Amino acid sequence: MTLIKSINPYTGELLAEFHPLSEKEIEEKLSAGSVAFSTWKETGFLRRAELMNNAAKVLKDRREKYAKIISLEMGKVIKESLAEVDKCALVCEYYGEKSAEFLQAEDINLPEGKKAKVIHQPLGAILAVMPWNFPFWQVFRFAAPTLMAGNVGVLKHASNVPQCSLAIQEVFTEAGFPAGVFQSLLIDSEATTKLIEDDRIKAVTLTGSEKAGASVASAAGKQIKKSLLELGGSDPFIVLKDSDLKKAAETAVKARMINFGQSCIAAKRFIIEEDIYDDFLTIFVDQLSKLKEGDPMDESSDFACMARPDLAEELYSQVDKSVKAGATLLFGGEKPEKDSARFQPTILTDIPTAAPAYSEELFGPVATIFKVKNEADAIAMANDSEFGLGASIWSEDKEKAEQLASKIESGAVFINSMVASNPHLPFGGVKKSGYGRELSRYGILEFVNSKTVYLG
Ligand SMILES: O=CCCC(=O)O
Repeated sequence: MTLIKSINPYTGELLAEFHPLSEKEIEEKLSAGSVAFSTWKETGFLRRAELMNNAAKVLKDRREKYAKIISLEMGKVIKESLAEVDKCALVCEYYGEKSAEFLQAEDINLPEGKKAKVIHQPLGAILAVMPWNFPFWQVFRFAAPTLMAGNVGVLKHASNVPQCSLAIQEVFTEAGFPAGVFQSLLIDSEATTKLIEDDRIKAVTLTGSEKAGASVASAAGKQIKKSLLELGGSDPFIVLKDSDLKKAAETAVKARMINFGQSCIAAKRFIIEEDIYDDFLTIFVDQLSKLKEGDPMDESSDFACMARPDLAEELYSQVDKSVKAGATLLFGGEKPEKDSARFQPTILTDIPTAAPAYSEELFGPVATIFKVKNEADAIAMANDSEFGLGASIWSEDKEKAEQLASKIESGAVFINSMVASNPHLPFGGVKKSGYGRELSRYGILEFVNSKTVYLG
């Protein structure tokens, strides 16, 4: 049996090891989920909200403890881990407050004089297959709406963050949720497929790679179960010549370097109008050089390491192949040491279409910078990607920016701002970035039966 290991990627130290759950233990959890659902679905919004607010309180009271687990397990710098825990508390409070309103029955007056209603009812146990990059946030943005809607949640977390998975279980238990309403399962991907096949699992949501998404969605499809996929992105960050260039270039560095570049909505392709290209590059390089590398636990560190050595190796291989294909290495680009998760922030320019950096997602601190002649070329280049998650566009002409935003193939466009998830805004992608929406009212409606009741 392969143990699930918790390893500090900054030091390589083995922190803990866990036995994956046995078939019997998985069976017990599934049946606990079913029992819990039968009463949880009848529990009123007031009580559910009370418990969700308790969860927010547990997160706030133990923010240092949880942030430390995140940083130790996946290398995020502590200031970002603290912000992540805070955001989880926020999403619990948001859905605690808004769910009753979001799921209120809707009255429909029909032309023939009759009436109908739409009522939103929970489905049962929803499986969440979640990634390591925001190991708390990704789970809470699933769990808060899903549980508030009256469903129960089953978590299969990424195998490199088992301590985060257990800590999240602790939050819900400490908050007072009845046993079985939220359960973290330490299991492998084979057991995950079996879970999807189990009748007690009603739907599945996945945040992760295209490969994992295709596999989970096809397993769900075979069982005619709903899936929601939030996959990769190669978000464009378009800077037009009439933008506030300094602000745009400074934000561009933040947008690329958030979570050390390991975010689906990090800006990855910087598309700059030719008149301002050189000035943009100067500011971008200057800002990037100022970032401080250091221990993830040090509050002054801006970046530390990637989440695993193999991820650093894979990213380097994309950079190396791109340079061999003709891209210019403007900054960084050194090969990471063997078995090390550390990586130098890197900038590539003059990237030919055949280079991996042109078409593949670069899930780490590598910026690709493109020069374009005009706005039309900028939009064409932004859309020349199989991904469509987020996009950012910078111009002082807001009307024009809004018009251009409608031409971008993505789930979100942020004007004069970097892309960021927010409980109030729907979040999700088009093309190979996935389907379905998380957060806001759209997110809570994904896992309910919106039932028509015709009043004859
Ligand atoms: O990695 C994707 C999600 C990142 C976020 O919600 O901020």
